[in-house]
Amino acid sequence: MTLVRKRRHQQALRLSLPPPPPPSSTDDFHSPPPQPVTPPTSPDIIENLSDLSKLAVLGHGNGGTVYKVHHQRSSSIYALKVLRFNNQNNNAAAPMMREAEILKRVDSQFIVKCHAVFHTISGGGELCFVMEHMEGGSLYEALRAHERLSEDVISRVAQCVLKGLQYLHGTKIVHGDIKPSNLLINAKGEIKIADFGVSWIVGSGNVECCMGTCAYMSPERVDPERWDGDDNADGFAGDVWSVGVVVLECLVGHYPLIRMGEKPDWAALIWGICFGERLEIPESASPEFRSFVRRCLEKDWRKRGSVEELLQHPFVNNRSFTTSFASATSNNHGLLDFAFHA
Ligand SMILES: Nc1ncnc2c1ncn2[C@@H]1O[C@H](COP(=O)(O)OP(=O)(O)OP(=O)(O)O)[C@@H](O)[C@H]1O
Repeated sequence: MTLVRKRRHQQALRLSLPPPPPPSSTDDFHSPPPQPVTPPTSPDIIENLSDLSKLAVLGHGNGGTVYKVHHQRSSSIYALKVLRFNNQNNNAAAPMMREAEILKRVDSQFIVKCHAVFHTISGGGELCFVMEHMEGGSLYEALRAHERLSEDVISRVAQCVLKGLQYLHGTKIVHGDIKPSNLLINAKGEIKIADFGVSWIVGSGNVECCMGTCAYMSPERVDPERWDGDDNADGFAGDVWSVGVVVLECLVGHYPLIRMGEKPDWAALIWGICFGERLEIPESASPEFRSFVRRCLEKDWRKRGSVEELLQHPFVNNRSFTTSFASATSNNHGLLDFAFHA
């Protein structure tokens, strides 16, 4: 079996970055004025990184840290994701440049908004993404705090994520790393997709070394030889698979493709993704939930449900909620609030 760590259908995009400013300081926020890489796409214009003051650390990811920051001119709060790379190493910088390029393209209510990107030379090189602050943290944190979510709430999570994917796939972007820690929640309880660190644009054609989170990867990404993922799969179906894993995880309260108590090693993971036939779906799950998860977790990507199909699925469409989405979110009782208080 070949474990694929290479992105085979993507091209390293050339980002029209200005030349890096001359070195003079090591202070992140007081180095020579970094140049904005992307113009802000919202009325919130952030012209200088030095206008942002760090308030707290929101989290850490691979290669970077996310800070809660205050923008002095607008008195607004943002999340600042700082990715460090070695300026001499173009290979290390390429995925981050691609993330900036992709963020420049996207604008949807189901995607965490990026207001500006700055390139600095601090610490050998940094890309700083000024993001919409998602006050509720990630779905990962919500699951750790509450373990399981109700089907009503999972349905809404699925709907938001699918709508985000509908937008992304419509612009030929594969997210490539849908997982609970990349689904963020705002103060209204809305779920949005974040983190385009391993995303790619279909048809851009270059070979690029890149990897998402294996646990949420589809069979055709983990084992392309067996599942004909090498030449034909476009990646969109892989995002749908990841939605299925997330949805099932929300109901059972743990990573669902490995049995409870089973040693979560690499072999178990690969077995669960590529060969495991039995899905652990609780007896109490509704027929709609079962059917939805099965359409997402169809191992053969050609037979898997598409985003369009799943948006019409009874689990997310025309579901009779005990509370409507609008009323659940209208008074600041967002969809997760609704889940926990239902
Ligand atoms: N816009 C945001 N608003 C609020 N919190 C955020 C925001 N973006 C990220 N975070 C927090 O910071 C954490 C780290 O985010 P980051 O995107 O760097 O990495 P990750 O997705 O958790 O991990 P990985 O790098 O492995 O994908 C997130 O899990 C989340 O808790």
